[in-house]
Amino acid sequence: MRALNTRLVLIDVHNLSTFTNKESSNYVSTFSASFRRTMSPRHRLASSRSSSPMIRSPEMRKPRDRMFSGNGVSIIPSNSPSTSSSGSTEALSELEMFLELLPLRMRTELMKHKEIGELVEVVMDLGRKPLARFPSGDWVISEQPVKFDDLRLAVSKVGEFSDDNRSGINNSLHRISAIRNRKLQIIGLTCRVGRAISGSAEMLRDLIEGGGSILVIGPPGVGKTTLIREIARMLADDHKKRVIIVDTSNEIGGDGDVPHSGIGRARRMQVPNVNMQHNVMIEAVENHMPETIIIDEIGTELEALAASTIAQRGVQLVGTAHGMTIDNIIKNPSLQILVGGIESVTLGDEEAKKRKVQKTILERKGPPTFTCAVEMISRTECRVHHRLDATVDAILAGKPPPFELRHMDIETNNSQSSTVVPEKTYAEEHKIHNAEVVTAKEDVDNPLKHFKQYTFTRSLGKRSSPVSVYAYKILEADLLQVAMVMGLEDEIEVTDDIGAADVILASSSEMKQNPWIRGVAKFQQLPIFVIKSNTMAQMVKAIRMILGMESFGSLSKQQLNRSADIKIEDDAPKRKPSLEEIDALEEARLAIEYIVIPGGEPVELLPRCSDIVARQLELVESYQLDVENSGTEHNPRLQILPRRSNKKTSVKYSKSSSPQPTSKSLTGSNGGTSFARLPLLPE
Ligand SMILES: Nc1ncnc2c1ncn2[C@@H]1O[C@H](COP(=O)(O)OP(=O)(O)OP(=O)(O)O)[C@@H](O)[C@H]1O
Repeated sequence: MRALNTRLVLIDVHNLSTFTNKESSNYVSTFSASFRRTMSPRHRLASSRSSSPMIRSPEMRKPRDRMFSGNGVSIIPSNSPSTSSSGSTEALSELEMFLELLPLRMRTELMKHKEIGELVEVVMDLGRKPLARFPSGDWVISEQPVKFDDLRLAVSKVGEFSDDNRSGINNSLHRISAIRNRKLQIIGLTCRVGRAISGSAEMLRDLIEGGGSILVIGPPGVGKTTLIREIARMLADDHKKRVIIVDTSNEIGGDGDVPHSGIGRARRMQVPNVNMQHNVMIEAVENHMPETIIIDEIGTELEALAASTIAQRGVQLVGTAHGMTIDNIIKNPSLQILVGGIESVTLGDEEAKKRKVQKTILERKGPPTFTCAVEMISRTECRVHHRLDATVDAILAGKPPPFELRHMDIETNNSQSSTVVPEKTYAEEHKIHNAEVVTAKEDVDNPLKHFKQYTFTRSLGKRSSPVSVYAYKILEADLLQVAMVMGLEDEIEVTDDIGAADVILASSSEMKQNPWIRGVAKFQQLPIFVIKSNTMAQMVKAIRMILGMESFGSLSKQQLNRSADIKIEDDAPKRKPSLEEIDALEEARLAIEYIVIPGGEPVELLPRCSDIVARQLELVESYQLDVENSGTEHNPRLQILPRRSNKKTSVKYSKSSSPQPTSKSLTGSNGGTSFARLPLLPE
C-alpha cells in the first residue's frame, strides 16, 4: 500500500486569529498522521486502485476546489495530488468537509482520536456532551455540552432539511439528521460520515453478476447503503448495465445535483419528498429503461408494492430494508409483500397428518419480490439466502432455513464462503424449538383446574369479548400480526394489565430468569402458555391453544398428571429418523405416487424390521390405501394395494412387535396379485 504523501496546509478563515501557526502545524500533523494510521485497508485499497472511478473522476475534485473557498478549518493538499494518493485524499477531503460542521473545540479533540479515519457518526444533542461513534464504540468528544450556537453552525453548513429531517453536504455522501422540539426547532443532530468504499461488495459478486434481485437487510449503521452504492457502481461500470438509483434522501448519490463519483456511471433520481418514493420507483421504470433499480430503505407498504411491480416487469432490483433477519421482514405487515406475503391455511386432517404439521399453518402467498436475500451481520460478514422463497417457506414452517455464511477478509479483500446451512447454528440463533404450555408450577395438586376453567368457560364457550393475553417478553406487534394473518384479530387482544388478563403468554427463557411470573399467575389463577421461541409457527400454535381451537387432549392430561409443565409435542418427529427409516419411507412414497396410484399396480416393498414397517404403514394409510403383509412374522414386508382402505387400519404393527394380521386382506383372498385399477388420489 502506498502511503499518503500529500503535504497538508491548514486554513481557518473564521478562526485564523485565534489559531497560532504552531497549533496549526500540530493540528495538521495530528490529523494527517492519525488518518493515515487509521485508514482501513478498504480505504487504502480503494485509493490504490488506479482504475477506480473515484480516483479519475473530475467530480471528485470539486470538494477539493471548494475547500479553498470554504469556511472554517480546511485541510487541503498543497500540491497537485498524484494518482497514487488521490483516493485517500478524496477520503480525507470528504472527512474534512464533514468535520467543518463541528465547532473548533470539538474538531480539535476529535482529530486527536486515533480512529478518526473510521469515524461513523457525531451526535450533538443540546445541553449534552457531544459524542463520536466509532466502530470500536462511543467516545465523548468534549466535556462541554452542546450549545444552540454549535447546532446553528452545523445547520448553516448543510443543505435544507427535507421532510424526513435529513440533509447532506453538497458533493459528499454525509447524512445529517435532525431532531426537533415541539416548536420544530432543531435541538439535536446525528451527523453520519458517508463513504464510497470500493470493494465493499466483493462478498456478493456472484449474486450481483447473477442478475437476480437482491434484498439487503441489516440493523442501522451496518453498512447497507455503502454496500448498495458499490453494487450500483459495479453494475453500471463493470457490467455496463443501465442502473438507476432512486435516492430518497440523497444518501446513495450524495447531496447536490451532480451525483457523487462513488456511484460510477449509475444514474440517480432524486425524490422530492419521502412519500413519493414509490412514485419515483415506478417512474424510473416507465421513463428511463433501467436494467437495474437500486433503492435504499424500502419501508412502507406502497414502496414494497412498487418494488414488487418493478420486479414483475423483469427489472433487477437491489434494495435495502431495516431488520436483522428475514424473519423480521416476514413479521412486518408493510414489508411482508417483499417475501411473497403470508396467509394462514387450515389443512384437512389427512393432509396435516401427511405433512406432519399442525392443522393451521402459515404459508407464503406468492413469489417473493427478490430472488435472494443478504442478512448483513457486520461490514465483513453476512448470511446469504440464495433462494428467498425457500427461506421464507422454512421459516413459516418453523424449520431452519438454508443459508450460506460469507466472510470477507479485509486485508486481502477476498471473500470466503464458509459452512453452508449450519442448521443448528441458525436454529440456535433464532431459537427454533417446540412450544410448550404450562400452568402455574406450584399448582401440582390439580394442574388442570385453571386450564379447564379457562378453556371451557373463557375460550371454548361463546365469547362476547376477545381473550386478553398478557404477553411477557413477547412482542405484542408480532402476536397481533400472527392473529391477523389467521383472521383471529377480533378474538384476541393484548393487555398490559396482568389483572385484566385471561392468560399469560411468555417465552421460556424469560420464565427461567423471572420465576416470579409463576407466582403472579397462581395468584391471578391464570394459565401460562410458554413458547420457547418467538417463531411465527409457535405463535400460531399458541394462539390456537389459547382460543381453544387446538385440543390439549390426552397429551396435556397425561403430562399434567406427571408435572405442571405441559410440553406440546413437536409437529415434526422429535427423534431423528435413521437412514434406513428415511429410505424405507421414501421407497413407500415413490411406490405409491409413481406406481400404485397412477398405474393401479400393487407394489411389494422390501422386507424391513417391524418398527420401520409400522412407519411405512402409517404413510400408506395417509394415502388411504390398503396393504397386505407379504412377508413372514420375522421378516415383515408390505405390499401396497391399489385400492382404497375401508378400515382405518388394516394391518397393525407395534413398534416392537411383529406385524399382526387384522384384516381379510392379510389372509390373502386376493392373493395380492390382481386388482382393478383405481384412480386413487390422496385426499
Ligand atoms: N465496508 C465499510 N468500510 C468502512 N466503513 C464502512 C463500510 N461500510 C459502511 N461503513 C461506514 O459505516 C457507517 C454506516 O454505513 P451505512 O450508512 O452504509 O449504514 P446503513 O446500514 O445504510 O445505515 P442506516 O440503516 O442507518 O441507513 C458509515 O459511516 C459508513 O461510511
